[in-house]
Amino acid sequence: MTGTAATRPIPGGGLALHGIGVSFGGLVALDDVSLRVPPGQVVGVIGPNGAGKTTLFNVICGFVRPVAGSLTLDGQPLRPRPDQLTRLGIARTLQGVGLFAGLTVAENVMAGATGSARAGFLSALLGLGRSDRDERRLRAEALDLLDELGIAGHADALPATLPYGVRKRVALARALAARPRLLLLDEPAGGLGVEEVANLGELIVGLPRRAARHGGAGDDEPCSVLLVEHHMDLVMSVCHQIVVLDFGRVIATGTPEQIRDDPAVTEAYLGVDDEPTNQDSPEAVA
Ligand SMILES: Nc1ncnc2c1ncn2[C@@H]1O[C@H](COP(=O)(O)OP(=O)(O)OP(=O)(O)O)[C@@H](O)[C@H]1O
Repeated sequence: MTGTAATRPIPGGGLALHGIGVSFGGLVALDDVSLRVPPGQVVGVIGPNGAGKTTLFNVICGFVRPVAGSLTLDGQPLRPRPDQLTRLGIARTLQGVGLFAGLTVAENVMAGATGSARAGFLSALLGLGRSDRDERRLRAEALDLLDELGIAGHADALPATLPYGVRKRVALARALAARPRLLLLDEPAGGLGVEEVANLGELIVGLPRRAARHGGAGDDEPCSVLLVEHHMDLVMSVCHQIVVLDFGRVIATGTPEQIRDDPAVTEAYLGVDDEPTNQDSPEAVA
């Protein structure tokens, strides 16, 4: 991975992408994409279908290796691997839910804290070097998180018995259990109703504050959030900054107000959709 003069590293803390390029065979999915997610900020990534949002998310998680550019975390080179994200203070929720079907809600959330527990929850499950004190602490923290997210009453339920919106919250609780300094949310509003999306918005706005209270991997550093999402109302209401992708390129970066008024953004959306819906159009936000 290399950086040209035009794509030199952006200074400052948090996560930064510098001139990222990804190709799938002859198809360029990301082209010279640079962005930064500063500590304590919620940064949204939007764009029409096929713009490269999921690919970008997969690069940050280490599922896709870029052919150009680089990543840094607090100015240090980052070569992400999915199995090492927790150690770096990065947690993610994926599209859909992805909970462990055989574990209760509380156990799912405890599993999210594995990387921060002295005797990991998985090793506890396997009976390896289990520490009762660690397990009690993990369970207490999991129950606190479930309480914060308003789903403590489901702690002992199996995921399959719960409504989709509750399962999405469990997935969020599991990600937060890792006490991340960077939380990656991949389409968290997918499949949710209007009221659930509004509640999710309130949750996301409070995430930087909440993670800081829990200490986070960066001690006093507030949590930052990268939100990849189609739901325009949600993105516009919770993000400090928005990055707009179209055909793998960044066509706009700015505050929600700047993005809403940017003709290039409107054109990108109108170019793929003659009748944009309230969820999909940047202009449709009150
Ligand atoms: N594994 C892959 N192999 C080949 N092409 C891929 C692969 N993953 C993505 N692409 C292509 O890369 C481009 C970007 O896809 P990506 O899924 O990142 O877009 P997106 O913005 O997330 O789209 P959507 O909003 O529909 O989820 C698309 O043209 C897609 O077909």
